[in-house]
Amino acid sequence: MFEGEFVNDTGAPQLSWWLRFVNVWRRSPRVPLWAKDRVHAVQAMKDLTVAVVRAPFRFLGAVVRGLVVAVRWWRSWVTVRDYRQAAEQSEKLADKFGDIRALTLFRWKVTGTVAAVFPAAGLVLWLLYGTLALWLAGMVVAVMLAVLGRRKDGSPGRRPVLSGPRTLTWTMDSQALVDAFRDAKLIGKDETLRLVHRATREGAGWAVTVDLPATRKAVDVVKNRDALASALAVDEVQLSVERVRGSGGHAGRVALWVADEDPYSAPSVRTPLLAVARWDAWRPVPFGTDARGRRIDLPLVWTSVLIGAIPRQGKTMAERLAAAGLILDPHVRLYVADFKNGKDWKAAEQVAHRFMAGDDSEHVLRFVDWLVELVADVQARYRRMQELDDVTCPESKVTPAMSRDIALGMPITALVVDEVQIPLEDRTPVEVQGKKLTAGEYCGELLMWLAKKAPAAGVILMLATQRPDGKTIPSGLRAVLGSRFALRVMDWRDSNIILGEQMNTRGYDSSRLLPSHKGVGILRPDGETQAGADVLALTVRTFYMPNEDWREICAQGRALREQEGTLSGHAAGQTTLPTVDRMAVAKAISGGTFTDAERVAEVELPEPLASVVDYLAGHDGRDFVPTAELVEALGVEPKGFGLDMAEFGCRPTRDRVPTEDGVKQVRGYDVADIRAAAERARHSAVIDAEVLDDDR
Ligand SMILES: Nc1ncnc2c1ncn2[C@@H]1O[C@H](COP(=O)(O)OP(=O)(O)OP(=O)(O)O)[C@@H](O)[C@H]1O
Repeated sequence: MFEGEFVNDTGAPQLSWWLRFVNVWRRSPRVPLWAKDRVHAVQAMKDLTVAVVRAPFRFLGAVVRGLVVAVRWWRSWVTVRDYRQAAEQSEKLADKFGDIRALTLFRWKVTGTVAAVFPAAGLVLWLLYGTLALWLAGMVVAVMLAVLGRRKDGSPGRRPVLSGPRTLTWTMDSQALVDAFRDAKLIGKDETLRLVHRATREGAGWAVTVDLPATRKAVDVVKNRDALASALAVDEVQLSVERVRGSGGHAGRVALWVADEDPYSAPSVRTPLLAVARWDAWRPVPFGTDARGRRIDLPLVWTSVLIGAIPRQGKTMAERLAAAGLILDPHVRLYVADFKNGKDWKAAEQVAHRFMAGDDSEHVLRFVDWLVELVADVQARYRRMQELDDVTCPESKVTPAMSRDIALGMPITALVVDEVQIPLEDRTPVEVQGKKLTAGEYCGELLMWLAKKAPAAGVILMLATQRPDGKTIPSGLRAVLGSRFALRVMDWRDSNIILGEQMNTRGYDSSRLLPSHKGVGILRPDGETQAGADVLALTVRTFYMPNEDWREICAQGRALREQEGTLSGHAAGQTTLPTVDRMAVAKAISGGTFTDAERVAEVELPEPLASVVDYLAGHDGRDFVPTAELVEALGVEPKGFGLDMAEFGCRPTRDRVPTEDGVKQVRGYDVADIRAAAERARHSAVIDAEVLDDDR
């Protein structure tokens, strides 16, 4: 029971009648959108002007169509077509031939009479009332023809076969948009859309928000963006489709934006970091722009990043952009390993705590030492965090204040690796705790451990690779890298390896990006971006940061570190690595994630998830599986099965599937959801096992 009393809040200002009127006006569903805000009012004015300018042409078009319709009707009437067809069908044409001929003759006579009467009537009008009467009569006939020829659904012969370019007709005529959705099979023949607002100009394109009919899902529109782009006659890079989420949105609300031209044909924007003297690593770093030109920032702290692409697509540029934000924060410590061994990272040498460029075994072994050093650092951070009071360190996570406190020694530390496949594929033998393995395997295990445990302790991994295949980047490592950025790759499998399982079936496939679109990729962020916290992934074009800008940023980073007294390691002229307890590190790794990949793969899934996954393994290439099919195949009780699946986070949805009685809408599960649930279950089983190990 709550106890309390109402307090008459006399202090609150009373709303004036005007404000109240404005509130009611804005909220009323009866007041049209154009009367509520300026953008829509301006758009409505533009639409009206266009409509007025087009009106004479549309009228003329309607009159011509009316004339065609009238002439067609007259021809079928004068040739007695209906009677003739009926006779043909009943195979009595020969019997009726005489009748038809007589009727045709009669109708020709009527036509001749009318043809004679009309000019005569015109002549009489002209003689009696002058040319004005003739004009008026002509107008009446024209209006009648225009009414006859107006565009109407279902009027055969009224739609011109060649309707001209389809592009952008939908901005004028919402019916064209509905037709496009129907053509793309996103809505049914009898279904229609509700326009949340009319097409409005936004940036260099047109935006419109629509509500799909009940039971249709916005995610399906996102997934089938290509079909919609084709129906709207635009290139798919010009079409951006987003689900509207949050309080103003729902599962069936879609925001479309169609660019006037390829949004990536214009030159890239230069990084805004050039204009700032300093950046705070805790703030998401300016990374690029989306198709509409909105800035997209990438949150970096407490996460790790994987960037993948085929060569020359802008990987290094993307990685340098993320690193630039960290360089401009003097409290950030940087480890830069450039296995590409080019000029790209050279400037970072002046700010990096550890720096190396090269691709030999010697470099790989040095990299292993760095990783060992970082693992030891992370362990020491966790130990020290336990000793800190709750005000300084409320949970086992580094806070902004802690990361800037030089005495605590827990600065945000970023390990930036370009061409990470080189150390991961290295076959130099190393011995760890008496066990022989390759340097590549050891790197994989150390990186996996770091990706899992280090972000909370303030250590970020930023890995870029040219070869995003499953063999090079162990799946256990990929699974724990929070943010992914996939530039163009060769096929959808590689794209899925970077972005996550089944992402292509959800409409995110970076192999479909164009080779000319350098720096354009699909970003799957870990955390909130400008596009909203719930956005799964978005296409981003990275900012442009040529070498001179990069050098300028690095020089600024050095100046800031000198000012703050945070220059250390390689940049401060030290070259030796501090000694670390290798044994302790090796032990930590083997106790924790030494064989994580195998452990994850070996985990036995709980029922009924295990049977469902087994069943799906035999039915590859499906996006959706009906509940009834699963219930029958597994021989389970439907209600209990639904409850069990819900416990794993799998909620049933509806989709259309072909059945014996035609296409039907049935309940079932998205295969992507089931796979994600299986992955979650496996990882949580491994983590539970680790916690048990740690407790022992
Ligand atoms: N956002 C961008 N806008 C315009 N051009 C870009 C952008 N990003 C990268 N580029 C151009 O793409 C080319 C390749 O870039 P980058 O060197 O970063 O690619 P990479 O994938 O790292 O290549 P490699 O595989 O050789 O390491 C460069 O010429 C760069 O100027």
